[in-house]
Amino acid sequence: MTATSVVVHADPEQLAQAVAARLVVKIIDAQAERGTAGIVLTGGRIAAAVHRAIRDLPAGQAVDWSRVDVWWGDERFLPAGHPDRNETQARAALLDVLPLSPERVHPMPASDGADGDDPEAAAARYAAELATAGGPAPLPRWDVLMLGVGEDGHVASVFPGHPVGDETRPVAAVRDSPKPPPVRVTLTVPTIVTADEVWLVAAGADKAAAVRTAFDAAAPTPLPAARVHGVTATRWLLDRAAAVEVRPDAGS
Ligand SMILES: O=C(O)[C@H](O)[C@@H](O)[C@H](O)[C@H](O)COP(=O)(O)O
Repeated sequence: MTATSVVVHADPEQLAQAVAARLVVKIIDAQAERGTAGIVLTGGRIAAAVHRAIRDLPAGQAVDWSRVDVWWGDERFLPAGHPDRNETQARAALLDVLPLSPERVHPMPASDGADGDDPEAAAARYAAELATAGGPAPLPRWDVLMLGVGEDGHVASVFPGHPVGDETRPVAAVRDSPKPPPVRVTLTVPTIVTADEVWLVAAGADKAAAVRTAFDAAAPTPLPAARVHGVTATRWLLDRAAAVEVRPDAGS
């Protein structure tokens, strides 16, 4: 049974520091238990702040980074190395300075990759990579899957009211994304909810309404942010401005 918790930090910087510390401890615990850890990164401003904070965290030295599997929850479908790709940003802020095993880093395909400018083929390719890494399981084991939250309540590239929300395949192409760029590749809701823990990380007053609506059980159509959860834990990690409309008894 998944438990939902809400932790509120003073500001975006403290939030990023706390998420980084929490993630590093989670990786250390997973490696103590199984020897490896699997994490799923996301894109956006708060993710970038978290990546920088992990890079600068001394406790990161206690992680065996060569035994961490890194995946992405979504990607902006752009050429390899494009500065707006989530992969490019994560590599520049964090991954390039960690002693990771290159074969354990699993970026989503780029628009100039093996399938060319075909996001459906790219989504199918990433789904095949997930299945291969899962071995006997349909998907790899993820200890933590991190998500940002959009002002409209989107997570990864699952946007409210967009057909991607009904997608049952593990990975989907997204066209006409309301957030630029318009073409994206994303893990779908049924895939996201297989992670052991799902962390929704949001900062800023412009996220307050989406966060409030996600906790509103009476909302007519649940936002993507309200539809995702982890197998054992769902953690809302917020700054004060994003949490301003959350009731103190939110969570379970
Ligand atoms: O590719 C992306 O843009 C994301 O993965 C997206 O889901 C992001 O995480 C949210 O939009 C929050 O972004 P901010 O932290 O910048 O608000």
